[in-house]
Order: sequence, then C-alpha cells, then structure tokens
Amino acid sequence: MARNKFDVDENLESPFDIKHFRRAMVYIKRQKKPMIVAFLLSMISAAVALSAPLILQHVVDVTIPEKAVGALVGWSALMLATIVISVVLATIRSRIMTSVGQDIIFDIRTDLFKHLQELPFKYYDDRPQGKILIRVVNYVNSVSDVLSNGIINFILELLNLIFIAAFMFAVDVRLSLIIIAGLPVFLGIMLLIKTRQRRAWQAVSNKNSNMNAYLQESISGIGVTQIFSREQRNEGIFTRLAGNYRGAWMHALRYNALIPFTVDNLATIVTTMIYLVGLLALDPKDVTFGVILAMSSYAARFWQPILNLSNLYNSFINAVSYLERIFETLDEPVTVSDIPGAKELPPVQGDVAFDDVTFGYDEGVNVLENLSFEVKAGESIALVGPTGAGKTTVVNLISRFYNLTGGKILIDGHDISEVTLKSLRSQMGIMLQDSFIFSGSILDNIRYGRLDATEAEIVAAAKTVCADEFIREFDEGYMTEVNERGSKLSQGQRQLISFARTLLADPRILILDEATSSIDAKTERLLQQGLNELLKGRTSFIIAHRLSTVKNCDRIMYVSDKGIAECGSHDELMARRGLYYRLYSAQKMEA
Ligand SMILES: Nc1ncnc2c1ncn2[C@@H]1O[C@H](COP(=O)(O)OP(=O)(O)OP(=O)(O)O)[C@@H](O)[C@H]1O
Repeated sequence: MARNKFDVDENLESPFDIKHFRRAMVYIKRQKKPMIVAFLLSMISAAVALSAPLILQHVVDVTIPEKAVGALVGWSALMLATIVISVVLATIRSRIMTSVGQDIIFDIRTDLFKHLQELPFKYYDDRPQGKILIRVVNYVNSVSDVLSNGIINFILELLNLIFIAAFMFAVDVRLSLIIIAGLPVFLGIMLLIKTRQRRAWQAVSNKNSNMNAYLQESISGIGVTQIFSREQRNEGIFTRLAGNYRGAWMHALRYNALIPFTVDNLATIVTTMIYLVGLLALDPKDVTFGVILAMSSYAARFWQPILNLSNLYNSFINAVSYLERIFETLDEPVTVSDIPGAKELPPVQGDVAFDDVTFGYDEGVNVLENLSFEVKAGESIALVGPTGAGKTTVVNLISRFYNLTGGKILIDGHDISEVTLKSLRSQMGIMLQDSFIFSGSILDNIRYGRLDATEAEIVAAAKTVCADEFIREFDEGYMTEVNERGSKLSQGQRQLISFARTLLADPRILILDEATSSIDAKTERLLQQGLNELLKGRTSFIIAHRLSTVKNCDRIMYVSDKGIAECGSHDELMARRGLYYRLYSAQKMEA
C-alpha cells in the first residue's frame, strides 16, 4: 500500500466478503456453549411472552362475557407471571452475552496485538500509528455486540418471526396476509439503499481513523507544537477532521434512520388495514372483535422482530466497516519472517559480509546499490557520512528489519534471510538513535532484553556504561519508576540506560546508531573506556556524526552515493585527503 497520512483515507485492500465472515465465525465458535445457553433462555423467554396475546384473546372472548371474576384474576396472575419470567430470563441472558462479547473482543484484540508485534518496520513506516491504534482499541469494541448478541438475536428474531407468523396464521389467514403484505415494500427499500449505506459506514470508519491519527500525532509532537505556537493552527486541522467525522456519521445515520421509519409506518398501515378490513369487510360472526384485537397485537409483534432485524442489519453494516479493517490488519503479511525450513543461526563469531546488496524503502528508489564489503569478527566499523546517506539503513539491514531488493548479507557465512529471525536478532545488540524507554522501573528497562539477568549483572552493565552513578542518585535507585518514553530522564540518561540494556544482552554483534549523541563529552570519555572493553572481541558497527568518537575504530566507512565511497583507518583516510578528511577537518575547525 502507498504511504498514508492523517488526512488521507486508507484504501481498503480487501472489502468484506464471505472469507471475513468465516474468520469472524472462528471467534464466535469459541463461545459456542454460553451462546447456546443464552439462546435457549431467549427461546423460553420468547415463548412465554408469546402466550400473552392468546391469554388476552381468551379473556376478551370468553372470560369477560361470562363475567367469571375468579377466572379473570387467575388469567391476570398468569399474564403477570409471563412478564416476570421473561424479564428474569432476559437478565440472565444479558449477563451471559456481556461476558461472551468481552471474550470475543479479548480474543480478537490479543490476536491483533500478537500480529502487530510481528509486522515488519515497513508496515509501521507506511501508516500513522493512530490508524493502527484505533483498530485495536475502538474498532474491536464496536464489533463486540454484533459478533455476540447480534448473531443470537438474529436467529432469535427470525424464529420469533416464524412463531408469530404461525400463531397469527392459525388465528386468521386473511388478516395475516394483510400483515405480511408490507414485507416486499420493506425489502425493496433495503435493497435500494444497501450499497450506499455500506459506503457511508466505510466513510465513517475512515474519518474516525484520520481523526485518531492526527490526535495521536499531535500528542506525540506536543512539545514541538508548543515551541512553535502552532496550537491554533493544529486546532483548526483537528476541527476539520472532527467535522469530517461528524459529517460522515450524520450521513450514515440517515440511512440507518430510514429503516425503522419505514418499518414503523408499514406496521401502522397494516394495523389500520386489519381494523378496516376486519370491522368493515369481514363477517362479524366469522371474525370476532377478540380476533381483530389479537391480530392487531400480532401485527405489532410481527413487525417488531422485523424492526429488530433491520436494526441488527444496520449494526451489521456498521460493524462490517470495522471488521474489514480488523481483518485487513490480521491479514497483513509478515513480509520479514522466517522462510519455510529456516535454520537456527548457530552462536556466531561475528563475520559480516554484504554481497552485492541493493535496497530501497520504496519501489524504484534505491538507497543502497550493489554494496559489497566484508567485516572480520571482532572488527569495529564506523559508518560516517552525510545525513540521509544510508548509514542507518546499512545497520537496519544487518538485523534484517527489511528484506533486501537484491544481493545477500552473510553472518559467519550464513545468509541472514535463511536463518530464523529470533536466532539472528538475539545475537545482535542494537541501540537505535531513539533510545526508547518503557514505562516501569529503571531495572525493568535494563533487563528488557534479558529477563533472566540478575540484579548484580544489571548493576555491572550500568556501571560499565557510567549509568550506575546517576541511577543511584534517584531516591529509589534502580527501582525508580519511569514513564513511557522516559520523560523523567534526560536524553543522555535515556541513552545510558539503553546502553546498559544493549550490553546486558551480551551480543556478538553490536550496533550503535548515534548512541552517544546526547551524552556530554566528559561522560562520553568515561564511557569510552567501558565501551572499549566491551567492544573487544565483538564485531561492532558504530554510527556517529561526532567523528572524535569513532576515530579509534578499526575501519571507517564513508557512506555516500548509495554505497561506500571511502574505507580505511582514520590515519589512512586522513592521509588520502578525500571526503573523510574534509568532514573531519570541518568538524575540527568548528570545535
Ligand atoms: N523508513 C523509511 N522509509 C523511506 N525512506 C527512508 C526510510 N528511512 C530512511 N529513508 C531514506 O533513506 C535514506 C537513507 O536514510 P538513513 O536513515 O539510512 O540515513 P543516515 O545516513 O543514517 O542519515 P542520518 O545521518 O541523518 O541518520 C534517506 O534518504 C531517507 O530519506
């Protein structure tokens, strides 16, 4: 899919079809038992409620004319009992179904989360996070009722309709035909609006998603917004998006409202017709007033399930627009995954080779072309070069965050596309530019990649990267709780924690992408000593704009023009007086 942003509706790659319905059934089937119990309770409740018109007919035609007071009290008590029983059964059923609904959305949501964890970087590159979040949170909520109560109610309402039809036909066939005469009109209207109604609800889901994307983006970027005093302008954008959502919703509701309006009117028309035909056209001996009364009651009862079914249909159409998006996410291919029969990458020494590697994030736009180089185990490699040249891309490819467009990357001679991702990534320590801190304690954050690490190991790692001192200065030391993104910590402190996290995992291959950019020069010098120890015996790729930090690397690769323009030690490159020399000299002058 093309890249998407907050003000662009997402294309629907696979509209709802029978395949999606079968997928939904998988979740529904898991709740078979409670759903059957709820269904049976509803059947009993409906049957009990249905006996009321029969009682009414008997009372009007027999009990009242006979003036049998005792019998009247008895029938009244029975009528009351039918109401109490239906209410109790309906309450129990409602409790069961609430739990079923929650179980279904729990299952869908956990499947979504599991899948999202496996989706490659590319998936996240291509769309705003808010559009992903809304699927897991809001959309799943919105389908819960349709997938639980909706299914049962649909069957029940159908059965209810059949029961009522049977009862009313048993009482009077001619009046029953009048009652059902409105059905073809109703179905015709439904068919007429079906496609437009569906599109209208798809638009609602898109506008909702756009608004959410912008909200999420605005919250993440609130600092920049306030720095540049963009509040008013952003408010305008949000108001427009919220207005689009409101408009789409109101438009879709018009279709939904049309259906009950039609049903109500048809029900009133057929009830009037029963009175007119029953009282004026039919023989009173043949059709008693009790029969007319019972038939008018059946007319209302017959059209009630139709109204309920059409409301269910409305909810279904609404839910489909969410289900489409949910299943689209679940069906999103995990393009970076283990190939069939992928081998475990054995514990590696750390030789890394790029063999004619070509790669681009977007089709037809290569960032790297025919790149080949070899790195021996234990070597430290610095990647330097202008912004946007492709340094991060090189290290992202070693960890196989993206699939190559062409060529191969080998680690200890193993093609990384043929080994399991887990065995590959577990031997790498990657510290990205953005040292993400998760909510929890500092200890949890350092332990993130090695849950079995002891406290002593954690402290040792922190000491090595000079993080121990500042951590102990917090009142609660390692147990200090930090917020998501580490807002309690300075940028440098975040980098140090993330450093400790990477080192604790004891990787054979270390990747440090601008890992020390926010650390002050004094701490960096201290850190360098620890780092030198740690880099010993490990292959390392270090990206840094501050060239003083990579001077001592075994080899420096200058990335430019979709490849490596220069490669050598600091002294060699300085002697060559080329690109690296110019960059280094420029930095020295600035300093
Ligand atoms: N996720 C992405 N999707 C599309 N293009 C990308 C993506 N990430 C990077 N690029 C593009 O690829 C090129 C190389 O980016 P890369 O991040 O590798 O550069 P870099 O050398 O690490 O830059 P810097 O020094 O600024 O970190 C850039 O032109 C950039 O626009």
